[in-house]
Amino acid sequence: MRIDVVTIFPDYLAALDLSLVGKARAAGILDLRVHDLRDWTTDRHRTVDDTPFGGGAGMVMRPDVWGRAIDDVSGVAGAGGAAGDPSGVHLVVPTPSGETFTQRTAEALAREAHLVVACGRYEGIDARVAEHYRATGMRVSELSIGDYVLNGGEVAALVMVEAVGRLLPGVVGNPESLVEESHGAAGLLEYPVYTKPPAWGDLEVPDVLLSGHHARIHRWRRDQALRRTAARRPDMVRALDVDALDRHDLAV
Ligand SMILES: COC(=O)c1ccnc(N)c1
Repeated sequence: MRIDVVTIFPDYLAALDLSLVGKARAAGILDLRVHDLRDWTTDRHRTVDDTPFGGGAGMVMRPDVWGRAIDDVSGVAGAGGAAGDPSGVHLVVPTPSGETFTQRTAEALAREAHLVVACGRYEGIDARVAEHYRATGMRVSELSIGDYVLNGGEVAALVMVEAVGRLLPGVVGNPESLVEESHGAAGLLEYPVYTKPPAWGDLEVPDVLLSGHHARIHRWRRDQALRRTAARRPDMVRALDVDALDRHDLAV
């Protein structure tokens, strides 16, 4: 998979050189490229924004600068050769006004061949950018990582690239661990986990986990996951696909 991230703060994305995503890049599983939007400006001051039409506070990012950048990194511009096929690219725009980015979104994006992430700043990106690329046949997703506002899309891009990158085959050591984690295939929050020492002060590890009885351990973990989900995320319980849960249980 290739991911191009365009931002006016490329250094913000340096964290993606670390940990799992860093290993995925080194292994050639993830081709991640970070670009400075100002490389596509044409004026001496490398201007990327201007005042909003209709008035209001703050500044809006210009469509012409973003258009040149996205055309280039998506391959639509056809650098020197034939113009690329926009339907092979998925444009992701992190924004507080977007659809909620969830584990399901991450799973869908992890199946894409090429993502372009446009990190907006200020009051956002001119609305014609998303409109233009949708009209070319490019898939465009305006996505929010939660109900709060950030100063720019870069932090959201870090979240999304990590959530997507870790799902790529070969990135996480044991793919089975992806099934039982929170928001995984079971649709539950993960059960509580324990490790050595068996006794820590007056707190002990639940006996069932020391029993070596795998069926009982599995049932206990499933029960704990259901209880935790019901307590913390009743919305997830309502959406639970019990048949899929049973199928998962029976498969394990
Ligand atoms: C500027 O971008 C944001 O403030 C943002 C992006 C994605 N999700 C959010 N909740 C906020």
